Amino acid sequence: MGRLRVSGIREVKGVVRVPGDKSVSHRALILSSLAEGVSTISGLSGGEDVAATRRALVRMGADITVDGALVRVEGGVREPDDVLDCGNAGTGIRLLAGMCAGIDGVSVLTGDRYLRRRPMDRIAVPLRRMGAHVDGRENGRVAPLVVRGGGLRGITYASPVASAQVKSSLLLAGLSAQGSTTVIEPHPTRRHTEEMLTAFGVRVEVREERVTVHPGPLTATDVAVPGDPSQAAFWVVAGLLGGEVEVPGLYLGHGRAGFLDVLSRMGADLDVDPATGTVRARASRLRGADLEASHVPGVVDEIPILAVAAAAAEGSTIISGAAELRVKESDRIASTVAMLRAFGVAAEERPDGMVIHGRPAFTPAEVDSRGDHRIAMAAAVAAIARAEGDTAIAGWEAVATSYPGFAEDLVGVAGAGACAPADG
Ligand SMILES: O=C(O)C1=C[C@@H](OP(=O)(O)O)[C@@H](O)[C@H](O)C1
Ligand SMILES: C=C(OP(=O)(O)O)C(=O)O
Repeated sequence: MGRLRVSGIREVKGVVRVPGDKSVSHRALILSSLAEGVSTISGLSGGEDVAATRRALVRMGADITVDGALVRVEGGVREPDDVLDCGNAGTGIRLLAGMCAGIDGVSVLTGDRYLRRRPMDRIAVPLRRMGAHVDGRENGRVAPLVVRGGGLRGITYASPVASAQVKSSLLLAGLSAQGSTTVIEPHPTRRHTEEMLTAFGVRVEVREERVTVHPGPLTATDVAVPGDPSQAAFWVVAGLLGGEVEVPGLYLGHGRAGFLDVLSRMGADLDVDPATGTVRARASRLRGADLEASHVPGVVDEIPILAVAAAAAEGSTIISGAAELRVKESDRIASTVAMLRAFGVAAEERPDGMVIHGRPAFTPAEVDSRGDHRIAMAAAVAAIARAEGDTAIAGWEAVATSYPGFAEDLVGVAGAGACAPADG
């Protein structure tokens, strides 16, 4: 489907079960492929990004079968027999490149036209320091990447970017290195790799923004993937803007619940039950709240939808220290500002963020996702909750990378006719 028509304004009410966490899903497939024995994974994300990682691991020799809702993985990986196509997934290519650096032989990793623009030097530089040969277009800066792996040594690396993908890439390479590998981050990022490595029997030490992995074998285990908080954020904001929404079963651990803190600062009426990972959101009068560099890793994927909340809030919001957004699926500073402006919202780009001036109502819009799933979904929420009339979202197919059932879920909470494929 190319374009989605969304008709607002509608109340958004009900319970939404979001897909399995995308970050956890990539890691569950990778670690179980590295492990000895058979692992099972329940609740795996059904998005294209995770499917691309699954196919890449099969190319490397992992035996992965899907049996209803359960995925069975028999570990064992070697040099892949063909190019690994990581699709649209930054997480997939960077984590797999780290894994390939630890494997004897040559791996070639590529992706779609959006992924082939994203910076890979952030992993190529430290992986080379560990002893891998990493090359790619533009002097190894962008994919396709060629990794000749094996014979690594552990290093201590202070990453210039706060990135869980960089950290995870090096930790995965470190699993087969001589000696331990330590990554130091400018700000702490999500800890899924550390948590899951521990579950697979690997020794990992975590101290604030410093993580050390000790090489060793992985033991197969069973992983239950929790709901994805980054997907829940769309429904939570939809509920806050007009309705009442409950999202159960979420991962609300380290580095992933930051959007709830930001929304609370904005005056959101939220109930959070950490025991069940359930978040309830009720219609609220929001006010603008600024975001700075130290907040960004905790909300990095939620900024487009937080920007929609800010656009509907009283007063202005300044987001700074968020230059990383420029190297996501799209330049998310430019694409978020363009999306808000299409709805008649006053917003300006800054080199490392944006300024958003809230307004009570939006005008219906023609939005282009720019190939970015999060821009498309954020626009759908803006349209349903605040724009009287029909909004058209071009490039809706991007949503399949992380949330193929989003449009169905929108109908589920906003009623029949809330959205439909549009011509053109
Ligand atoms: O490690 C991960 O699973 C992710 C880390 C983040 O990227 P960076 O680490 O590049 O910030 C995030 O944007 C991405 O969606 C998922
Ligand atoms: C940035 C994202 O993912 P990735 O980096 O894996 O492409 C995202 O899902 O918003």
